[in-house]
Amino acid sequence: MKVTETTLPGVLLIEPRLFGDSRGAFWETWNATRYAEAGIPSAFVQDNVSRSSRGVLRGLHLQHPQAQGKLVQVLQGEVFDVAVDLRRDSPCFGQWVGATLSVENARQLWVPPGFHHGFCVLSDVAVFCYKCTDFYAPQTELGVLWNDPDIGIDWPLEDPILSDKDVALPRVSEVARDRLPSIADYEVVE
Ligand SMILES: Cc1cn([C@H]2C[C@H](O)[C@@H](COP(=O)(O)OP(=O)(O)O[C@H]3O[C@@H](C)C(=O)[C@@H](O)[C@H]3O)O2)c(=O)[nH]c1=O
Repeated sequence: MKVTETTLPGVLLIEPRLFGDSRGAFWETWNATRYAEAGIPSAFVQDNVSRSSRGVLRGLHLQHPQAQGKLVQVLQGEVFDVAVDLRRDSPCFGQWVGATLSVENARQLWVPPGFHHGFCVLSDVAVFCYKCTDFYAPQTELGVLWNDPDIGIDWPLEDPILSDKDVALPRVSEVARDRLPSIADYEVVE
């Protein structure tokens, strides 16, 4: 597999090795040894799947405390997936990276704990799945508005379909700084 660092330190783009033949294709989506070599922890405790229609946008989400590292991928369709660094003391505060993930390109994004995450659907349907390093803890959910101009994500769609919860998310400037994670909160101690 090919692992590429993104412009946000810690966020990785993973391109599994695809084995195509006359039947279709095969690829490994998780291998404890290989992903550990790439710097991705193996302590996943929950797998999630969501199915969404074209134009749906889910995000930008974070749990804190109890942040989840997420290894995300698409099993049907295509999405534009985004990680945002809103750790309050990060030199990259406010920066984002995005990648197009599809079942055809089989790409995965590693979103480390402490980063906000979201995606929008570019195909008629997208089945999105992700491994998480911590459990769902709705009482710790935070989030910021998908189109906050202070982040300025270049989403490849306008007027997305949002949940009521996501419509009501605050802008970054409306979130008290001490509610955001710091780098140390989720630093990996070797
Ligand atoms: C995330 C989650 C939701 N749920 C339930 C709660 C709710 O009734 C229903 C839908 O939840 P949500 O609206 O929060 O789902 P969704 O908007 O898809 O939330 C997800 O968005 C992406 C961008 C992420 O990064 C994820 O971590 C998660 O926050 O599913 C669980 O049971 N377990 C879970 O882990």
